[in-house]
Amino acid sequence: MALSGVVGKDRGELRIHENLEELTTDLADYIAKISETFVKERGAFSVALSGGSLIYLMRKLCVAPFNRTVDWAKWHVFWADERVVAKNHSDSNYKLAKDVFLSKVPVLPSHLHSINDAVSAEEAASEYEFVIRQLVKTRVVSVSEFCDCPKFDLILLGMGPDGHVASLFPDHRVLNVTDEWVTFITDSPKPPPERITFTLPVINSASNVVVVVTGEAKAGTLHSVIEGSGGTGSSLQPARMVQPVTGKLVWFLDKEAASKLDNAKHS
Ligand SMILES: O=C(O)[C@H](O)[C@@H](O)[C@H](O)[C@H](O)COP(=O)(O)O
Repeated sequence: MALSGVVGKDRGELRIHENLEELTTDLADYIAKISETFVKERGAFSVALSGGSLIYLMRKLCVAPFNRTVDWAKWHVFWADERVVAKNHSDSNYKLAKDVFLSKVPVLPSHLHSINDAVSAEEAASEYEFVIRQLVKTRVVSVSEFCDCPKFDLILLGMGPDGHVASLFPDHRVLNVTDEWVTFITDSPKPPPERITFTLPVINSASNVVVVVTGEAKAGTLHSVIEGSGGTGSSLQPARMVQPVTGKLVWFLDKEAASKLDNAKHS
C-alpha cells in the first residue's frame, strides 16, 4: 500500500512506496486508469514519455493484466524530451522506450510520434511542434482552454539529481521559453548535448503530470523541490516549476527518495 499525502495545491499529491515492486504496480495501475478514462471520454489517449529510469519503472504495463486490459490501439505516444541522436543509438529515448516497453505492447507504429533524427536539434524541435499542431487540429491531442498549448492527457517525467525534468535544466534559457511548444538545446549539462524538449507551458497545460523519483541520492533535491525554497543559491529547480494549471500532479516516490520529506514522516 502506498502512503499518500497532498502537499498543497501547487505541489500535488505524493504517493510514497515501500519498495520498487509496489511503486511499479501502483504506477502501471495509475497509468492504465488514466488511459481508460480518456479512451472512454474522447476515444484516444495522448501520453508523453521522458527517458531514464522512468521507462523501466513502467515495465508492469507490459505484463498481465495491463497488457490485455489497456486499449493500446488508442494510445498516441510522444516524447516530452528527446536526445537528438539516431533512433537506433543507445542514447535515444525512443529506442529505450521501444526496447523496454513499447515493443511489448500492441501500440500502433503510426501512433508513435518520435522526432525526426536526421535534422538539427533546432529543426527537429520545430518539426515536432508542427506534428503536434496537426494532431491538435484533428483532436488526437486536446487543446488547452487557457492558452495556446496542447493539453496532453498524461505527461510522465523523471527528475534528475539537479532537479531537472524533461530537458529543462536549472538556470538554462529553456526555462523562459513560453512562445513555443517544443524547443531545443545544444548545451545540455547531461550528455548528450543536443536535445529537444517540451516547454514549461506545455507541461503545465497537461491534464495529468506524473513525476517518478526513486533512490536516496535524490532525497535532498526532492525535499527542496517539494518543501524547501526551491533551489540552492540563485537557481530554481525546474521540477518546482511543474505546476499544472488545472491538471493533476502526482509524485510517485519510493521511501528512500521521500526520506527527507517532513510531509512523509507526518502522513
Ligand atoms: O533525456 C533524459 O536525460 C531524461 O529524460 C532525463 O530528463 C531523466 O528523466 C532524468 O534525468 C531522470 O533520470 P533517472 O530517473 O534515470 O535518474
